[in-house]
Amino acid sequence: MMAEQTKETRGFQTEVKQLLHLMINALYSNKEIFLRELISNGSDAADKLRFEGISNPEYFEGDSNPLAIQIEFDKEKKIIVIRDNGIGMSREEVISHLGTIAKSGTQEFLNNLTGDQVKDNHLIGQFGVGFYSAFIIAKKVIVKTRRAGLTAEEGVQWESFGDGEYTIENIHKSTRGTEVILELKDGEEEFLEGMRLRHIVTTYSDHIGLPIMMKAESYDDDEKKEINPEKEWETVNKATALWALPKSEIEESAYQEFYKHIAHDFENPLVWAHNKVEGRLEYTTLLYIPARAPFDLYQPNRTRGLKLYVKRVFIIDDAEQFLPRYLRFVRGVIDSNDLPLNVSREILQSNRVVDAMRGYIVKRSLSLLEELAKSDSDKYLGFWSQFGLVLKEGPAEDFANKELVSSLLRFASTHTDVEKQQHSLDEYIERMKPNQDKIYYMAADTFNAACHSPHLEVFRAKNIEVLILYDRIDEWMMSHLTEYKGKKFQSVAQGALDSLDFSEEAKSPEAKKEEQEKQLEGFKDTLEKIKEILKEKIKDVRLTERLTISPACIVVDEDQMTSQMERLLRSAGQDIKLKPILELNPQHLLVQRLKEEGNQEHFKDLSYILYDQAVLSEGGQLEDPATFVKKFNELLLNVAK
Ligand SMILES: Nc1ncnc2c1ncn2[C@@H]1O[C@H](COP(=O)(O)OP(=O)(O)OP(=O)(O)O)[C@@H](O)[C@H]1O
Repeated sequence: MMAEQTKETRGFQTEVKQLLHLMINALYSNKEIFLRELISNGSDAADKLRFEGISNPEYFEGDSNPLAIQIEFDKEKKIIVIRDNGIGMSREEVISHLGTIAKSGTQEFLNNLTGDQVKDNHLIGQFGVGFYSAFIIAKKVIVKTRRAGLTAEEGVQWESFGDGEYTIENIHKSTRGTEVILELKDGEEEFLEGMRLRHIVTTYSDHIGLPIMMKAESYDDDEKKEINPEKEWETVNKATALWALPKSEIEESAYQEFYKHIAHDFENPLVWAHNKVEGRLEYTTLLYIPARAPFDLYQPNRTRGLKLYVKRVFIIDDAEQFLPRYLRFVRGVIDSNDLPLNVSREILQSNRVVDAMRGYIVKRSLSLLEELAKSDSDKYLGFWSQFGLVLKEGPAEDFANKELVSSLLRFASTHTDVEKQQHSLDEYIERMKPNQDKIYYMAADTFNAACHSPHLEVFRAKNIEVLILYDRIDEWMMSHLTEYKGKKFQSVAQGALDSLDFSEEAKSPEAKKEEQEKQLEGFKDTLEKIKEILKEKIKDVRLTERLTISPACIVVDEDQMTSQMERLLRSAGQDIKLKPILELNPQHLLVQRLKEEGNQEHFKDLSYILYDQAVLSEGGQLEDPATFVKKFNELLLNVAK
C-alpha cells in the first residue's frame, strides 16, 4: 500500500502555471499578502476541524492544545514556517488542492488578463490567489500535512519550486494539521524579522478568531544579541471573532481586513453593516458589499453565500440559503444562537429559523444599498456598474421586496441621453409631467438602437422623458415589473400610443377621436392595400402620432411580446415568429406619396421599403436584405430622374 504512494513528481494544471507566473509579477508590489493568505488557510483549516470534530471527536486525537497558528522563522536557513493544527490534508486532497484550480471559468479569466500590471493586479485580486501567493517571496515551498483522524504514517510532503512541477511523498507526521515552509528567494530577507512579521499579522489578521502565535523576542541592541534565547510562544493578534465584538470597539481597517479574509478579495469592500438581532431569535450578521465584481459572478455553478457560524463555531462556507440569487454578490458572516451545531446543508434548505434570518438579511442588504445610494450617489453608481445586472434579476426573483429592489435600479434616460445608467425611478417620477401617469421606457439591443429609435420621436418632441433599456436582461426584467409607486410601466414600442398631451388645454378625447377619424377616412384604401401586400409580415397597419420624423415604425400589441424579446427567445432556440403592427406617419411625404401612387408596382415596392426600414430602425434583421437594397436604389433613381 505504502509502496504505491512513495515519491512522485507531478505537473501543475496548465492554469496553475499561467496563474503563478502572472501572479508573481502582478502582486510583487504587495508581496506581504502571502502571510495573510497562508494564515487565512490555517484559520479555515481550524474552522473545519472544529466543525467536523463535533460529529467526529476522535479528530482531535486526544490533543488538548488549543487550535492556533504558529509562525516561526530562521535567519540562517532563510525560511519561514507557518504551522496550524487544523484539519490537515490527505494525499488526495493535497493533489487536488495544491496542484489544480477547481474554480470554473479559470481559463476565461486568464484569457482576460492583459499584461498591464495595474489592471492585472486588480483582476488577480478578484480571482483570489490563496496558497500560490507563497511563491511571490519563496523560491521553494514545502508543505507537510496530515489529515485529522488518519495515522501518523499517512502524513504527506509536497514540495515545489513553483516552476510547473511538484513532488509528493508520504511522510511520518505525528501531529495533525499543516506546516508550510517557505524557503525565501534572495532579496526577501526583510521577512526574516520578528517585528516585520508581527506587523503584517496585526495589520491583516488581527481580527481572525484564532490565536496567531510567534516566539517572544527581546533583543539587546547594545549587546547585539537575543536576551531571551529560551523563547516562549505568545499570541500576536487579538484573536477574537470580529463580529462578536461591540461595534464601538472595531476600527474601520479591522472591518476591511476581515472582509478580505472571508471574501478572498484584495480590495476593500464598498460598505458593510454589522448588526446584532435580539428577540425571539438571536443572531449577528456582518454583511459586506464588495467594490468589484468577482471574475466568476455569472458562472452558474459559482459558490455564493455567507459564512455560517453557530455560537462562534464555523459551520459552512457559502451558505447560500441566506441570500437570494440576485444578492449573490453580498459577502459576510452570520452567527446564529438558535440553529443546532450539527446543522447540515439539507436542514438549512427548509428551516423556519433560516427563513426568518434570510428575510432579515435580504432586507438589511437592500437597506444597506439604499443608504449608500442616498449618502453617496457616485459610490452607488460604482456599485451599480459592477453589480447592476445581477440586481436586475431581483424583481423577478423577490416578489416581496420588488418595490425596494426597483428603487435601487438605475437607468439610462432621454433626460441625459448618455449610455451611463444613472437615473432612479424616483427621479423619473419627480420629473414626470403633471398629469403623466405612466413610466415610459424603450428597450432595444443596444443603447444607440434604443436612443435613436423612431418610437421616441413624439416623446422627444413633447419633452417627455423615456428610460432607455439596452441590457440583455432588461426585457425579461420588465416583464416582471408592471408598476412602481402606483405608476404603470409602458413600453413606447408596445400597444397604441397614449395621449401624450398632459397640458391643461389638452383636447378632449372626443375632439381628438373625431380628428383621427377624419384623417383615417382619407387613408382607408391605402391602409387596406398595404395590409393586403404585407399580410405575410404584419398583423395590421395603422396611422400613428408616434412619429414626427420617420415615415414608419413597427409596434407590437399591448399583450404581445416585444420584438426584442422575440429575438432573444429565437436566439435561445425557440421557434417563434410574431407579426407586428406597422404604423405610418400620415404627415410624412413618403407616406403621402404612397397614398397618391397610382402605379401598382411602385405602390408595392414603397410599401415593402417602408416596412423594411421600420424593421431596421428598431434593430431587427431583414429576411431579404438584397431585395430591400435593390428596391431602395430604384426609388432613389426615380427621385434623381
Ligand atoms: N493550511 C491548510 N490546511 C488545510 N487545507 C489547506 C490549507 N491550505 C490550503 N488548503 C487547502 O487547499 C485549498 C486551496 O487553497 P488556496 O489558498 O489556494 O485557495 P482557497 O483558500 O480555497 O481560496 P482562495 O484562492 O480564494 O484563497 C483550500 O481550499 C484548502 O482546501
